[in-house]
Amino acid sequence: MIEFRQVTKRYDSDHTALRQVNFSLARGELAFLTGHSGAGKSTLLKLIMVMERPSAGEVIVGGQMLNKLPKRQIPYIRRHIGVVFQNHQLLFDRTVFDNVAMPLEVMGVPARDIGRRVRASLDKVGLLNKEKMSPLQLSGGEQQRVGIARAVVNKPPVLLADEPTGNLDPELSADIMHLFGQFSQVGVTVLIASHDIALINDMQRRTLTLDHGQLIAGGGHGG
Ligand SMILES: Nc1ncnc2c1ncn2[C@@H]1O[C@H](COP(=O)(O)OP(=O)(O)OP(=O)(O)O)[C@@H](O)[C@H]1O
Repeated sequence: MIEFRQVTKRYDSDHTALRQVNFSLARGELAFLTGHSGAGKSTLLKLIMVMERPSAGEVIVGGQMLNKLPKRQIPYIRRHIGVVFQNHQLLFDRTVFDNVAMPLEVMGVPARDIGRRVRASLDKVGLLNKEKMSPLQLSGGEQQRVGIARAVVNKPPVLLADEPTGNLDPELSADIMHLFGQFSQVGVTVLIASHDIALINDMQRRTLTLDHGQLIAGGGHGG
């Protein structure tokens, strides 16, 4: 579902953020992405989201080679990728329902389908009874789950998360991880960038480790 072939990313001539990175993630696989600050984790996620382009090598998502993708097709690719951020990026002047509905509205989904799909998504994260609330009335863990409901509302085959448990205590973090595990079980490919070594060790999943832009562990399939 996601494949990197000899991917190098240079932001400028003397700064290489990723060096010849190779790995592939299968459909329904869940993996962590870890490494020190500045190791290249966000850069790797941005290449998958086509927010950045590689300097060399190939990035392939869902069978599409992203390198040569014309600009006008980028929004189409992004619809297939759900993204969860540490700080949720929720709109606090809208209800929980409206926050989750946003990607569907952008895509022009008919109103009658929006209600059904938003509620299905809120149900998956256990927040069906909070749809009318403002995110401000929710706890940090609940806000993060709203962010996850929004990321999966259009059923993307790929889910990326950048430090999704950064502000949460270990118990809430474990809940969030459990949710990601459920998505992978129904075929979503999930890649989670995290510094949280204790959590990663608990999960016992494949872990891609970056060190100064090089993939030093987890690149071999399943290893
Ligand atoms: N837009 C940019 N322009 C120039 N250099 C950049 C840019 N984005 C990232 N870098 C550099 O590339 C390297 C990798 O950064 P990246 O943000 O991918 O690391 P990271 O592993 O996500 O770090 P953190 O955990 O601190 O978020 C860093 O040295 C960073 O300074």
